[in-house]
Amino acid sequence: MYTTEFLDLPPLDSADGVVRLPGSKSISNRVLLLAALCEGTTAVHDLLDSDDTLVMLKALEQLGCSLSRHGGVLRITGLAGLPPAKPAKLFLGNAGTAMRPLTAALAVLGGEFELSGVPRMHERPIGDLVDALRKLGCTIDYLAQQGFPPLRIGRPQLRLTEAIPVRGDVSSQFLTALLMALPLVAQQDITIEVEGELVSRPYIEITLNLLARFGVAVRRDGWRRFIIPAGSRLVSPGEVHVEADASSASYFIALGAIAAHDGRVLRIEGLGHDSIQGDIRFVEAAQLMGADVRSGPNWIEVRRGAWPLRPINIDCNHIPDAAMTLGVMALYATGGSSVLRNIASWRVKETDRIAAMATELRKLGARVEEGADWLRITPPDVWKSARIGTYDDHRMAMCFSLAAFADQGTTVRVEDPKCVGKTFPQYFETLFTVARTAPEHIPVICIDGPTASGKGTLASRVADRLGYHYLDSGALYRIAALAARNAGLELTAQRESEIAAVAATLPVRFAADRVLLDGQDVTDAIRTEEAGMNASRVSALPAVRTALVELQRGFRQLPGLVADGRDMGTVIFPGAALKVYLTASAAQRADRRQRQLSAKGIATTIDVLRADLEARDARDSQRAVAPLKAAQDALLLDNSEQSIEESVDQVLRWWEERQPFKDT
Ligand SMILES: Nc1ncnc2c1ncn2[C@@H]1O[C@H](COP(=O)(O)OP(=O)(O)O)[C@@H](O)[C@H]1O
Ligand SMILES: Nc1ccn([C@@H]2O[C@H](COP(=O)(O)OP(=O)(O)O)[C@@H](O)[C@H]2O)c(=O)n1
Repeated sequence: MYTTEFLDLPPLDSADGVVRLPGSKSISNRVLLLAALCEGTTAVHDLLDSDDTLVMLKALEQLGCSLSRHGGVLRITGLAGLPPAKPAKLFLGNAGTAMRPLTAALAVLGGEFELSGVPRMHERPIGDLVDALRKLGCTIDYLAQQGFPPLRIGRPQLRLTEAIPVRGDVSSQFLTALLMALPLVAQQDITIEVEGELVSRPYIEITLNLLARFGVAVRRDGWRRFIIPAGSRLVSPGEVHVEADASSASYFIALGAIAAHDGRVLRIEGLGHDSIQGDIRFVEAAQLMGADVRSGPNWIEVRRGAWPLRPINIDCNHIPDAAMTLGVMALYATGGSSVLRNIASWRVKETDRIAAMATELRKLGARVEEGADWLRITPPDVWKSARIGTYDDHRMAMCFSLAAFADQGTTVRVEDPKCVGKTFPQYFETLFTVARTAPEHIPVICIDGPTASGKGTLASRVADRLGYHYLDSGALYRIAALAARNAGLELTAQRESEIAAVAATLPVRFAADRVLLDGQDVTDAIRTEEAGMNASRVSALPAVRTALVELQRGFRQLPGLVADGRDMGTVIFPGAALKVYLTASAAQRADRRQRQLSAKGIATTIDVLRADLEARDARDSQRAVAPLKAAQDALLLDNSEQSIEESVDQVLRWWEERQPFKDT
């Protein structure tokens, strides 16, 4: 997951390949709660691993459920319909799918509980659910503002003979919460009556479907009246497989429609046309806009069909979450405006999504009108690069990533990318496995300079701050020298072609912080001063340098690269948007190297080190090919008097000056 302050998506061109999506959030949290309440042990496969499921799991553990994980399978032994034995204070983050159903279940079971969340959760209404629960005899108090969490729950005196009214026009989660809780106390038929038009019906279908799997067959009369039959009991089905999240699939369905062009296909695995999730119907909306979709029982393939996309005017009640994706697809639907209707529930989600979508779409150049429960979007005449605010809302981050495919070449900065952790922590990594763009569009920052100037330290920290890949090109020369020595070669010009052949087929792998050569960990072996000297020797051989060119360029991958070495800016990435030539005085460098070595327990003297590094500087600067020198367009940074953080901030300021976000 990207935990950077922001993530810049450079202009992207196309998409193809296969994605496997994480499990559905709605199914995961419902299954967890039902498994926790029922009799028996449930093995849950393919559970979503995300912020929202994590808070649910923690809460269930606090309530006394026993949980264990083996491989990818979670086993939960339920409370068998009994109230939790101990009082508990539950923190539920911003997970509506945990707050609402747990409130209902704990309120009917009774005990001493407090339920709270992040500040935004305390702004999300829960009054209609609390009203319904109070009418049937539950004890619930508001601990802060009336109508909103945090809540305190006590012991109920249940009155279940009369029909229980619940409002359906704010959030379907209130009804879901009652439907999952009331089988715990169904000594007689219990009737729930929905007031107002029920929104987000597909989510109620998921609830009913899962209740059926846990042994409870709810009867219903249209969408107004639901009856939980007397004698209902929640019983574990033994095994449950969570299907992939259909709302998460919407980003990739849209991606296929926008970017799988010229024979490319985007294939989504883990769900298909027999999905129980309502958001699967996003497929129909995408088709109306032009997507070419084929599907099977657990796969979907999408290609670009009509292009540009066609504007759409649609009632989104049946796909409340996935419909946000249509808002970004609308940017590509020229020849009119798209209208998304019946989206009032967006106002009470992770953020006010109507306002948020309108604000952010405008930044990209779209014209947007908003009403109480609708949005009208007219695509940009001229696209603008933009910093997209994400409002701690995973769906904002995910759907706006699709704006990077405009053929006018826009850079999209997604602020706070870790908000995708709510449902899809690996979203951007997954996107980058299928998104394609020309290498020259992938940003590169080059940091060249003499030994011990701090290139590696600076480059890796800049890479961390931007979420970019990091290429330590010196390591490749160090590894090439080591591999040549292992092959019994003298590191001399006479052996140039043999050393180059070794370098051309280096079986090297970078795994986390380790470097593997032919499966062997050589991380420490390549860091000795001798290895540095040997690297300097082989790096003077032109054939060796040529042999390593493609390997180095191969590191230029989405979302970007920071590369350090001697010739990154002059030879390997001459078109890089930012080149820094990093220096420090020889005295400083010798001092730094000595500290670095002594931290590893290697004793040397400053004089020897300084002589060594000056010899290395001389060889690196005087060699015929790719000598150490600043690229003409490099910015000089002498960090002799700077701290590491100061150098990092300086480079990031230079990088920022090059970004096209002036007016957003
Ligand atoms: N600006 C700086 N101020 C002080 N020490 C630094 C600075 N930059 C790097 N160092 C230290 O100098 C040592 C050498 O840095 P390194 O990144 O390995 O250099 P290079 O990759 O250029 O050989 C490291 O121990 C690092 O912590
Ligand atoms: N792009 C590069 C990187 C390193 N090198 C060579 O490889 C040697 C080791 O590089 P390094 O970056 O690991 O060395 P230090 O700067 O850490 O001492 C350098 O002395 C250079 O001779 C190079 O020629 N070109």
